[in-house]
Amino acid sequence: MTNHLMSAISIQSLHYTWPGATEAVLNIGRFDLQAGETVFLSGPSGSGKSTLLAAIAGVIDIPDGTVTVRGQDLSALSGSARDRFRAAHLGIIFQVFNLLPWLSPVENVLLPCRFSGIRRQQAGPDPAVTAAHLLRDLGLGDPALQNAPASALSVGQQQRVAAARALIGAPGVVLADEPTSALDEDAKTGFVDLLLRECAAAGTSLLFVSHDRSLARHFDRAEDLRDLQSAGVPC
Ligand SMILES: Nc1ncnc2c1ncn2[C@@H]1O[C@H](COP(=O)(O)OP(=O)(O)OP(=O)(O)O)[C@@H](O)[C@H]1O
Repeated sequence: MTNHLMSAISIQSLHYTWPGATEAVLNIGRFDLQAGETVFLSGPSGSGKSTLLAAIAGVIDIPDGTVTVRGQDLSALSGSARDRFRAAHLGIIFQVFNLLPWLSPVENVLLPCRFSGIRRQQAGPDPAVTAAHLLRDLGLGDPALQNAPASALSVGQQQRVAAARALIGAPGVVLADEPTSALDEDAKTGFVDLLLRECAAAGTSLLFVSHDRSLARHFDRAEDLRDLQSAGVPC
């Protein structure tokens, strides 16, 4: 698969209701993220942004609708095949960064290469060197920082490690869920610039969720989840 031959994410008629809930949280007629495209997605708290990312990542089952990532319908895969597909093709940056605190930044960045042969292969002849370069490009070039336990890093530094981990081995699609929420204004813009630069370098598509609409101008396209929701669609 190459990054340029297919859409990165394609969603059609996606309706999702959390178990036990009375109303659907997602009613999306159509959403596409093209290969290499960067999209900023906003929407009020509770509108379903994280749920949408969970549906795209195949973390929740979608009984109604189609979600494909790089041409693959995740619901057609068994649990273990879905895990392998996710590791190979998706980089995910969470609201809380989920670094393994006892591992160094370089070791954290290398985790996707441990879970996916494709990511390892795409990370170059020596993935540890690629990890160190990615960290340097994201402003963490100091070898002492790169090899300290991740728990010793500031929040902003951990965020950059999480970004490097999502990007290593050019996964095709990066999903980012409020990755700047703990940063101040300058650090936010700096982080977004670095992330976009690295995505462009790898040809990676980016779906970036944030409340902070001031960041929208950095992206190819901005969407509000409310506008993607089709009114009156039965759930
Ligand atoms: N694991 C879950 N089980 C049941 N309901 C959930 C679960 N996760 C989210 N929800 C519900 O789905 C709705 C959308 O939540 P979601 O986290 O997707 O919104 P969001 O737009 O990402 O919000 P925020 O901006 O506050 O992070 C909320 O009503 C929430 O209570």
